[in-house]
Amino acid sequence: MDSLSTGRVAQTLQRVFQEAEQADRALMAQFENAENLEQLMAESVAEHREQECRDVRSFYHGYVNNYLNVEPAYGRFLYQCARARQATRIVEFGTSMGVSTLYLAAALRDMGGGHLIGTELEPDKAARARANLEEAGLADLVEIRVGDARETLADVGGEVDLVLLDGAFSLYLPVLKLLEPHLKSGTPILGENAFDYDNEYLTYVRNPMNGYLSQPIPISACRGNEFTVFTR
Ligand SMILES: C[S@@+](CC[C@H](N)C(=O)[O-])C[C@H]1O[C@@H](n2cnc3c(N)ncnc32)[C@H](O)[C@@H]1O
Repeated sequence: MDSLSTGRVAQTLQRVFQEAEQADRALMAQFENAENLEQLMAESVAEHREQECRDVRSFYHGYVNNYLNVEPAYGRFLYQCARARQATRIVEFGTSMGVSTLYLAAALRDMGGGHLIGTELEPDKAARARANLEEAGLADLVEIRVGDARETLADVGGEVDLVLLDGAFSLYLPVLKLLEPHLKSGTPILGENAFDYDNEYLTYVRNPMNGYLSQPIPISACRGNEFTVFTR
């Protein structure tokens, strides 16, 4: 049995998905039933990246009440990856209210323990993520570092056997480079919102000369999900 299906984790996930649906409904509405979805996505990703690059803190502060969370199918995939990898040390860039964190920490719990380092710019979001983890009984497995990942992840204290990149779109490559010395051979790197529009992160991880094997995956496909394995 896995803890996603019954008990505290399952109950917490059910509640947070209900809250997330309400909190993010208006944000998501613009993409629903859009006739020219591909063009709309390309334009909105470009605009998003431009605004992030101008001032990442104030840009994300505008989303302080939004979950911006992974979908259930992708969450289950995170859990499966952590289990398949038998991960004990996980790093997550972009924690928000901790939905992806719940899935990854549940995998650690179901394998007997481990340590997850998450990081989040917004203190209020980090506090809500902690409360969600407490409710699910997973808080002892997770450390959430508040601040900019380029600083908070500068020292991850050892080897890392799974990485989730789900923060500012424009920072995936710098954050990966920061973590690179700590990756073990075979480490999966999951990029959520790694949209294939002029993306220097994808150019890097899709070049086997850099020591990665990478391709998009069809889980929550319109959200730009890239699955990468460190092959050095
Ligand atoms: C897409 S959301 C993460 C969703 C989360 N993984 C989940 O499934 O619930 C992205 C989050 O990354 C945070 N973020 C953006 N840039 C960051 C940075 N440079 N350092 C730390 N957190 C950052 C934002 O504040 C936002 O809450």
